Amino acid sequence: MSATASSAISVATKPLKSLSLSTRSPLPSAASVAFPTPRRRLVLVACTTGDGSKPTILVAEKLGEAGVKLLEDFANVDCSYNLTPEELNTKISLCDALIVRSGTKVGREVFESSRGRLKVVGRAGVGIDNVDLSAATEFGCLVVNAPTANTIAAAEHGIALLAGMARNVAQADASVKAGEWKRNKYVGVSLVGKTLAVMGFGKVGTEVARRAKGLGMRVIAHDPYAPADRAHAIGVDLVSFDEALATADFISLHMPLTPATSKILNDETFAKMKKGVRIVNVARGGVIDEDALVRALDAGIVAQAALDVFTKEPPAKDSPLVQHERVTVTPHLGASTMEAQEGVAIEIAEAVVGALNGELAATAVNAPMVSAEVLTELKPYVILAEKLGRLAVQLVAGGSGVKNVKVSYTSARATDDLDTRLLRAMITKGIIEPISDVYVNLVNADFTAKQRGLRISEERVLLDGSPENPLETITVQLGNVESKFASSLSESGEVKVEGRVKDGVPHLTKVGSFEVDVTLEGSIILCRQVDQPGMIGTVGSILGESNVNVNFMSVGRIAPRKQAIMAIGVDDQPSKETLKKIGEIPAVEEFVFLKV
Ligand SMILES: NC(=O)C1=CN([C@@H]2O[C@H](COP(=O)(O)OP(=O)(O)OC[C@H]3O[C@@H](n4cnc5c(N)ncnc54)[C@H](O)[C@@H]3O)[C@@H](O)[C@H]2O)C=CC1
Ligand SMILES: O=C(O)C(=O)COP(=O)(O)O
Repeated sequence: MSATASSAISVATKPLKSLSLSTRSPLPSAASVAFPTPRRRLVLVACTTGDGSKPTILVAEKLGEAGVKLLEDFANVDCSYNLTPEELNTKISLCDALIVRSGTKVGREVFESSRGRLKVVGRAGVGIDNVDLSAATEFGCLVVNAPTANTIAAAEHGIALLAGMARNVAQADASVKAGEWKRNKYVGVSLVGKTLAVMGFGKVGTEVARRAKGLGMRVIAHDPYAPADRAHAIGVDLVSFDEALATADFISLHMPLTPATSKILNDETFAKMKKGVRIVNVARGGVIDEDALVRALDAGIVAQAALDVFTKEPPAKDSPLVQHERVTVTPHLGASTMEAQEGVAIEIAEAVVGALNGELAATAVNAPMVSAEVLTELKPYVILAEKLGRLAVQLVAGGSGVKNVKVSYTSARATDDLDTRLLRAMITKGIIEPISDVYVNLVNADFTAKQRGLRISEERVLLDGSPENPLETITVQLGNVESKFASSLSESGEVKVEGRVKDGVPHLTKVGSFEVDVTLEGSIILCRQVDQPGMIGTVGSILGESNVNVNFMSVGRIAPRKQAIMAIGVDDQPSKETLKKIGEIPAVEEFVFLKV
């Protein structure tokens, strides 16, 4: 890549545009020689250390043994618990992955301190509010969680707190242990027939609802994103937030902590509740304004609360909330069963190992989720996309910035049947990486493009015919640039390269208006020449004399004896001398050497 283009990329991102046309582009008719099929591993997100050594995984909080074992089979595992933030920041620069639970704050400084080495953060549990997702995304670090293995544990703990609170189990236990016997003081309330409002009808909320139904409670739920039919299927009515507050005898919180849910229970919302309501929180402490809860308890609006989670963990020993007589507390135990911890450990270990191997985890939090089948089918096209981006940017002459990228996909598949996010990310990677020191992956591709002012527009061209392949061709065009190989310019003046996948192997099939056919492996020499006999032999012997192995050659021409483009795939990088000799062949009008 020319060094001059390295200052090129600048400006903003354009939203995805879909266009459906009914045209079938003709197949390229390039003459070709030889056909190697080297294949490449798909690395979408992270990858193991380039030098073949084992990656290092820091496990910063207690993880089930089965998970640790899985990690140890693959990596050097450093189980260091209770690190101070400073110790974590120091260690992280030597780690490829970090696994945490809810007790470790993974803030921006962790990613900064890692200096690009940290590729995966695994959250051994559901809530990812302790991980700075925007910083992770910016640094191209994948965040994965283990969203399913602790659902039942959290739901059971919610039910335990609900029933225990209603019958004053914790307070009565403490009283008996203190030598008292106060049967009248600890008279409880019954659950049967009472209304429970489940706030957040996701995995845990649904399981709490099911169990509460079994206890004879009337269950309503509030969740702006939950489908009503899922609620109806288990006999739960979805209601508005205010209706839930106004009707509930018990409120159980199961939404994530987000800017929208932060302190969602506050003075104003407590005021809307039925007097004597009882509250259970196994979600996150931050969804309740804890000072307001103390006021609501003292005012008699809230009769009791049972809390597993707190805004600050552990809470201060003298916290008026924790010490409140009508409040029951547990130290964030929702996920803490033997079964859940083994499950979570295995779930997160598999996700982290997969991600370090370059696979896209199904539980990725900050990258598009792509099913395994779609990924398998798209794999060669993803490789093609990256290589076309890489090739196109190398055709740009120095001094002109790449700002506008137009990507065109031809496919016989319906528009909504093709998810182009992966392809777009890989084209971005191909364009940006050769001209900067930024590591681009599926996680940070859109962010990096936007930051560099790269405007990427996409169009879909719908082909007739049977949609056997997800895609026929991908074309990458770079607008408003000068090219160091004029023949790569389209009629409208853009650097243009087109490729397709043949027998699972990415091929370059068009450069500018010239049809060629060369596998996208190793390096390529593109020559424009006057079409005449003997050219393949002349160039081939110059390369042969220099011991450069040619793996593929194809000639694309406009018409016989007029101009032609010869695309030569080479395994080794020719010396400057060799390239000079090619340039000196009288019929050669221009040529360029490109690394794929
Ligand atoms: N105490 C503990 O040890 C544990 C705590 N948790 C907490 O429980 C939460 C829920 O976990 P899952 O059910 O597995 O997650 P989930 O993602 O399956 O469910 C969360 C639900 O909350 C809903 N929601 C989002 N915003 C809302 C709002 N403003 N009002 C009402 N509902 C809203 C979502 O639509 C979703 O259905 C987690 O985010 C985590 O913080 C989870 C496991 C263990
Ligand atoms: O999974 C969750 O969201 C939890 O809150 C469980 O947290 P923990 O892994 O037990 O620190």
